[in-house]
Amino acid sequence: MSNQSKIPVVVNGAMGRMGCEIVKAIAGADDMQLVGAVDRKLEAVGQDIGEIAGCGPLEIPVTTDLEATLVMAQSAGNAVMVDVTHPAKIYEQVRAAIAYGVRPVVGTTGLTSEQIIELAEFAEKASVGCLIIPNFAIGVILMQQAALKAAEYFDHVEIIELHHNRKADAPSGTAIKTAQMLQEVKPSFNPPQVDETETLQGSRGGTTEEGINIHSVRLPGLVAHQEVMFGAPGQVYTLRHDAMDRVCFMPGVLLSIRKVLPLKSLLYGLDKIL
Ligand SMILES: NC(=O)C1=CN([C@@H]2O[C@H](COP(=O)(O)OP(=O)(O)OC[C@H]3O[C@@H](n4cnc5c(N)ncnc54)[C@H](OP(=O)(O)O)[C@@H]3O)[C@@H](O)[C@H]2O)C=CC1
Ligand SMILES: O=C(O)C1=N[C@H](C(=O)O)C[C@H](O)C1
Repeated sequence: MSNQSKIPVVVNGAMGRMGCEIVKAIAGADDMQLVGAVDRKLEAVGQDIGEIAGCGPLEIPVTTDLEATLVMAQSAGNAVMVDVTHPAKIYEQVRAAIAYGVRPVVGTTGLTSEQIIELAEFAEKASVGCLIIPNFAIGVILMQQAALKAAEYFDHVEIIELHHNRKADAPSGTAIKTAQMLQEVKPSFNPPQVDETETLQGSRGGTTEEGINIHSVRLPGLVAHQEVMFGAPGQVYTLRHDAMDRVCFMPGVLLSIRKVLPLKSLLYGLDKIL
């Protein structure tokens, strides 16, 4: 495939754990061309992102200037920005990409429901496709589908998510999305059985609007894991997904880059494009 017909992709957060994996995945995809590598590390500016990611030189220097990179990508036409940065700046970064007509694929978690609604309105007005994907792993989508089925039969459910201790946000975007999906099957879960007292504040986890408790574990050694536990008299049904390596997210990242191109609005969740 000639370089001109490849999908131009910018990676924002290119030097991070996910960013490096994504740079390697794009370098190995015949129909994609990495055109920009943005990160906030000043000391890395000008260094070849391919060398940093460990896939050999790609002749794409790291920059901290997202806006200039978006302008350059816009001029390439049909461009995509994959964002894997930090919750603090994600809303502004996605808005900027949409404003420049560069389609965002957002792996970064931590956007609020209100921010997602606002971004959806902005993308719709601009007629620019945008994907917000809290989890790119197919196994997680299958776990969510199984949870939706179980929710038809169980009224009691709790979510336990376990991650490495460098994770900035809690609970995970995946846990929030799972709770939101469950609520579509049943408006409320976990009818109270007794008056509960927390002698240690937070022991019962955080409770979503749907009444689903989410417990967040952070430990070195973990990557990304989630359990959805359903309970009924005499039985517990547990669904579990373990991401052992970030390579598991890459097929979903590449699929999202391809699927965002023809879209004219925002979709939330990998299940929407499978
Ligand atoms: N959707 C999915 O399937 C997955 C999503 N994630 C999400 O992706 C995000 C990144 O995770 P991970 O790679 O582990 O995190 P890392 O901290 O390893 O990587 C983030 C990178 O982005 C840089 N960065 C932070 N803020 C900015 C900014 N405003 N502009 C440019 N670069 C920035 C960081 O620099 P510095 O180190 O200096 O802070 C770092 O290099 C998280 O929100 C995480 O939840 C993670 C895995 C899977
Ligand atoms: O920070 C991570 O690592 C991950 N974040 C995402 C989330 O918050 O759900 C996806 C995955 O769990 C890994």
